[in-house]
Amino acid sequence: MNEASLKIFCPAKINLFLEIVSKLPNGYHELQTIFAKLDFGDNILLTLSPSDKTEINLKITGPYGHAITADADNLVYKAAQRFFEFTGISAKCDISLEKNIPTGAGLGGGSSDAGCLLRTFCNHYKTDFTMLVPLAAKLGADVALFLYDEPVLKGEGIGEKLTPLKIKDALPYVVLSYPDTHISTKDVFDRLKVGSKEEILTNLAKLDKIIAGLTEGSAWEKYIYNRLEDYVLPFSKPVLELKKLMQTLGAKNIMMSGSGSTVFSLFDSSSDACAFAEKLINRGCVAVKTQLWRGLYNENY
Ligand SMILES: C[C@](O)(CO)[C@H](O)COP(=O)(O)OP(=O)(O)OC[C@H]1O[C@@H](n2ccc(N)nc2=O)[C@H](O)[C@@H]1O
Ligand SMILES: Nc1ncnc2c1ncn2[C@@H]1O[C@H](COP(=O)(O)OP(=O)(O)OP(=O)(O)O)[C@@H](O)[C@H]1O
Repeated sequence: MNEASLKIFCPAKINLFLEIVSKLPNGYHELQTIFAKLDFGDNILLTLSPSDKTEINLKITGPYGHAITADADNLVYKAAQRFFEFTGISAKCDISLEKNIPTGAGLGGGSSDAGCLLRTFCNHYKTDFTMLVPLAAKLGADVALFLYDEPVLKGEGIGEKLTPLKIKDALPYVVLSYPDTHISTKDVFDRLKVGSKEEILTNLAKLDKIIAGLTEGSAWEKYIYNRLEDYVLPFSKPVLELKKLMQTLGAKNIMMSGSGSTVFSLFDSSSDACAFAEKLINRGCVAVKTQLWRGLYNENY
């Protein structure tokens, strides 16, 4: 194979719904979630050159590049290393990562970088991506999500059992606000107590309504839910205050993403979303106006 230079967009994700249904013997939690990828994300420039020996070089730039190190602990480095080990392929692999997604923000940034890189390797080396799902889930519960091209997926298991949803109508605009605080996913799960059967069933009815809305074209935004808010808001003043400020400033459909710390709000119109992001910025907050990602190959868009 000749040298190839590939540009990879690595979208951030938000969870439109997240309920924890049980604790597994290995300490991980079984969940039910809806992942939605965003038009906002990191960028990778990948150069692959033929070589008898695998060599991985990683360089990081971008506004949140300072938060992570370009060493063998980086999820991108690990993903590349495990792919070459798993497939027996060897190559010289130069990766330049532009980090726009804040880390520890519940936006799945590291998972997206790793998953999108793995997906690109699969396309380039003609490897079936479904074979990489277990390898991806070992790197992180959310990595497998990014092996899929589809923009909105239902996630089960620890997040690695994925069902793409066929979206009927236009998807909403999103304002993300990051309270400049890092939340440890592990700490949140360590605090968590799984809800009662009744509570879980009541919440799963919301999941059904969101799926019906997304796939049949009815309103679903008011059903968004995240169980992990109960284990972050009382413990993190910046996240709690940000959510309250967003309410005070008049946004609707506001929710924390994943294990935090980002809080998002959904809007029907682009101009309303822009105006709300501006209000937050005027209050000194970090805010980004984006939209749910329409995906690469989705015929609906
Ligand atoms: C909460 C979510 O953001 C929802 O999208 C994800 O499930 C988190 O996924 P992630 O960041 O890729 O998580 P990992 O890096 O695999 O796990 C971090 C820690 O979170 C806990 N963890 C994570 C996922 C899960 N389903 N159950 C867990 O208990 C485990 O203690 C684990 O040590
Ligand atoms: N390429 C990478 N990008 C971001 N974080 C990375 C990367 N590689 C390793 N990490 C480490 O992974 C941890 C989680 O980062 P990430 O930004 O994915 O969290 P998150 O958005 O809270 O994830 P999730 O939504 O999946 O819980 C950070 O503490 C960071 O040090």
